[in-house]
Amino acid sequence: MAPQLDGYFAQVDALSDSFIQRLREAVAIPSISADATRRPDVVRMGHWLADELKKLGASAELRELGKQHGTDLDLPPVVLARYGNDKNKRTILVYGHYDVQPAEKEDGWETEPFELTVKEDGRMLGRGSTDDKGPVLGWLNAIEAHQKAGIEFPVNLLMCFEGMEEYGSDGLDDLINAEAKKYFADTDAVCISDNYWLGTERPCLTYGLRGCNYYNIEISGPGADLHSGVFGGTAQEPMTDLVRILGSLVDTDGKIQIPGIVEQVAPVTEEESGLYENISFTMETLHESLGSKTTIFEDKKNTLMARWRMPSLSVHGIEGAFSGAGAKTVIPAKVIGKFSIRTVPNMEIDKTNECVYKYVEDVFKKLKSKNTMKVYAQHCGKWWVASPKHWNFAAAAKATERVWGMQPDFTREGGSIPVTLTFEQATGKNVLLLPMGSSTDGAHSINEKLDKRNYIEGIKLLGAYLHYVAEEPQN
Ligand SMILES: NCC(=O)N[C@@H](Cc1c[nH]cn1)C(=O)O
Ligand SMILES: [Zn+2]
Ligand SMILES: [Zn+2]
Repeated sequence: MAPQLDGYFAQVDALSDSFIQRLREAVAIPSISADATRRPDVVRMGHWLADELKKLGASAELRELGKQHGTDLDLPPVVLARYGNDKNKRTILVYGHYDVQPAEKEDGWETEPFELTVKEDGRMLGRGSTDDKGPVLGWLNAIEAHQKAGIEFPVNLLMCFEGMEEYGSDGLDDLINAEAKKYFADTDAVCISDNYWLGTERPCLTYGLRGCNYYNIEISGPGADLHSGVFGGTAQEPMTDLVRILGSLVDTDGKIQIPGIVEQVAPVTEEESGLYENISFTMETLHESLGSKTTIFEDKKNTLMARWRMPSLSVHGIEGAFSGAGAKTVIPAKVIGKFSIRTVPNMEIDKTNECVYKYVEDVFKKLKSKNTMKVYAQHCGKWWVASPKHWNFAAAAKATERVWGMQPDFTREGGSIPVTLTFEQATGKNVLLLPMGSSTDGAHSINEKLDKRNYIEGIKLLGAYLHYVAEEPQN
């Protein structure tokens, strides 16, 4: 089946250096969506991507989304593109994001984060290499390899690449809903490459994601930052209140202390309970990707359940607090604590927010502080779980066997891609997550990397998937 794939694979190998060069150019643009001062770079990245697509003969356009929620800042454009318009072919809509998480060399990177550095062992270090510039470019590279090999592209490809995913996909839901019956009208299935294998050797296909509710707790009191020698012991300190609230949210074993959260979680069915043992995942691989053995659970089943089907609460940071090296004797006047809850079936966004607000307000009240406290959700995205019993997944499984020589695991993901559910509901079509990178890639962390092997074989995988999609019978 898919007889032209050998020629395509050989062309991908022949073009591998230029594909790495394309990734190098993309990584060099610091398109950090969470940092307002980097917004021009995010916009530049969107333009660069649209230009690359046009050079490949795709029709590409930049769609403006208006202002960022609650600010005067323009959102970066969404890149919408189409390659092929043949009524006799299936149409696959692919989504990815061209923005990245923040990164500074001083955070502990061994290389410059915005310079792609290819190591002898095949690691390609750079912010966005695996999340999500490598996978996004995978689609462009698949187009180019088909062209250079003289192989007909097997499907029509619709592309939607956004620049705000790492900041809650502000504005994208509205665009997807507005274009569902227009730009995306002939979509037959959706594919997203923006997550990771569970380990380093076995590929996977993913049919579930957790959602994410992201919160701020703002506490203020003094009119300005104060000298702790002059005012310490005389003024109530916002930071003291904040750390006491943050410290009350979750215990050492990850147990969320907010009433009403775990109560919403769907019970484990017998069928689900049996799924975990067959997944290729070991605690050793987890320790490797974690960089330590400080896991909450000692066994695979509880660990996978904690990642896939249980909520978790993480404390991320404090804006306004002293965080540098040395010893600054300051009392911060206003601090903003940041934490998030990863949500799972059957949790509801509004109900979860209500529980969080009530709990934080109650804890603050008990502190009897004279400071002012405000708690609010910064962005919320819903969880998603789909059926992998669909021709979209069958095609991806065949492509995985052809490229990697093994059957994929069927997994859920602990992370979030806020618009996945929106694509499913707006188009009414099956959505598949087809990851390129592996568990040790360190997305969002220092030394983020994509292995050269995963990039090149991943490009083959994306192309092979499209060929099997073209052959797969209707469900
Ligand atoms: N690769 C997907 C990813 O990293 N998603 C982010 C999205 C996000 C940001 N805020 C809430 N969700 C993630 O953290 O999971
Ligand atoms: Zn991502
Ligand atoms: Zn990410």
